[in-house]
Amino acid sequence: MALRLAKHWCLSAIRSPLQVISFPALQLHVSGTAMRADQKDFENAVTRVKLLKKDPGNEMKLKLYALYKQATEGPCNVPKPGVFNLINKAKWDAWNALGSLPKETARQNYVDLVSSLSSSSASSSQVKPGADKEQQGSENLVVTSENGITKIMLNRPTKKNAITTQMYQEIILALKAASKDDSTITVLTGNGDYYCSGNDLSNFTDVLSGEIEEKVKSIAILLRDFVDCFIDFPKPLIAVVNGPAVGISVTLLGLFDAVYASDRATFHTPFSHLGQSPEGCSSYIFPKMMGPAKAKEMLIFGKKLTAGEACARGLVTEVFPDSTFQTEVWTRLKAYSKLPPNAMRVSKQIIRNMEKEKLHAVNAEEVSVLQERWLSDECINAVMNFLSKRAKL
Ligand SMILES: CCCCCC/C=C/C(=O)SCCNC(=O)CCNC(=O)[C@H](O)C(C)(C)COP(=O)(O)OP(=O)(O)OC[C@H]1O[C@@H](n2cnc3c(N)ncnc32)[C@H](O)[C@@H]1OP(=O)(O)O
Repeated sequence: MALRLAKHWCLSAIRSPLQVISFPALQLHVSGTAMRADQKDFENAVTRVKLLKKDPGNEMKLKLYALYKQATEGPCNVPKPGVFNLINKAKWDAWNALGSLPKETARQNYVDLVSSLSSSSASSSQVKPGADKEQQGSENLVVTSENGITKIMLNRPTKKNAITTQMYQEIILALKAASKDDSTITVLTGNGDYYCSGNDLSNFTDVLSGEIEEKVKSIAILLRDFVDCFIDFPKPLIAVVNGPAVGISVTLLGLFDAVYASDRATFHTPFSHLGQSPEGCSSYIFPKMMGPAKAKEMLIFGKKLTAGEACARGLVTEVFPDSTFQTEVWTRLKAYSKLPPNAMRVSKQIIRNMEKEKLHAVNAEEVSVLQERWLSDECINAVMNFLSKRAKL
């Protein structure tokens, strides 16, 4: 079975130097070996490692691996791999060399090491607090802050703004920065004719043989962290849906405070077609929002909605003609950005706090179900069909 899966998933896998020793997997939430709340810095460091622009080299990756294992599992207690198992033996040696270093010290050392690496390979999408018309970000994610509005724009129009793993990480950082900057409201939008075509299905192709489960686990943790950021985002968060939206870009809308859509936009969650299941807390929010019958039509049967239908179901706040969409929406947003920021935050908080715990639990459950789905034949075949251009939605 494992071999068969490896064959499926490895179509485009190329063993790059970065992949020879994979970065420590983010096993915090999944394995439950570490308490989330106590380890924020550590978790952030684990996320930042994935964002390093430059390959830090195998020696550094071994150090990171060893500290990660020590911090999460304690001293090395697994059998030494055989001499011919070179990579695993090198990893084992690095971990074992840490002896009885306490978990807390390993955690701190890990955070320090990542900080030193990050300063020379700074993350791209952070907006400095107080920046006016500051523009940063990678090519695929453009973050600007102007007139009290931080705008996070998906910028991969040739790929319909499909979200790569790098973009998930950048959006997390952009949201964290926006939650602390001096803007009043935050906007997510897309560049080009699409708002977003959802998860980039090639996110699943760089899995190395023998490491499928680890890779799937790390994608699951990334997804969970990503959705957590939307649940916890403290300021008004507005989606400016400039065109069709697919998959996760639709489900997440339930966590926004306002959703403005062009009449060209459509809303499509083809999870069953893809052998997958709902995420973004939609399994909980959609039935509450539009009633179970309508929610199931979208989430189980993949019915694509027009903007008008999505508005009637409560998923969209207001629909605008495409010809005046940008002007009308941005005029509205500029006015909202001048409202007293603290009052808006407090109002959001009081509404969100009623549900926050539940939303985090739903997120965790959805991700855990998805993790199994990603290893299913149904999902593997659907993704392979898309990537080999045999299928489209
Ligand atoms: C850490 C995260 C974990 C995952 C979380 C779970 C998330 C789930 C989802 O989001 S499920 C939804 C996934 N999305 C899709 O299945 C959409 C797939 N795309 C399509 O069906 C079509 O491309 C389309 C209907 C969106 C647009 O069709 P069309 O107008 O005919 O354009 P093209 O198909 O020619 O697309 C142009 C170009 O973009 C590439 N592309 C589009 N969407 C994706 C995508 N989601 N992933 C990867 N690539 C995508 C498409 O292949 C074309 O590329 P090319 O020009 O051929 O190189």
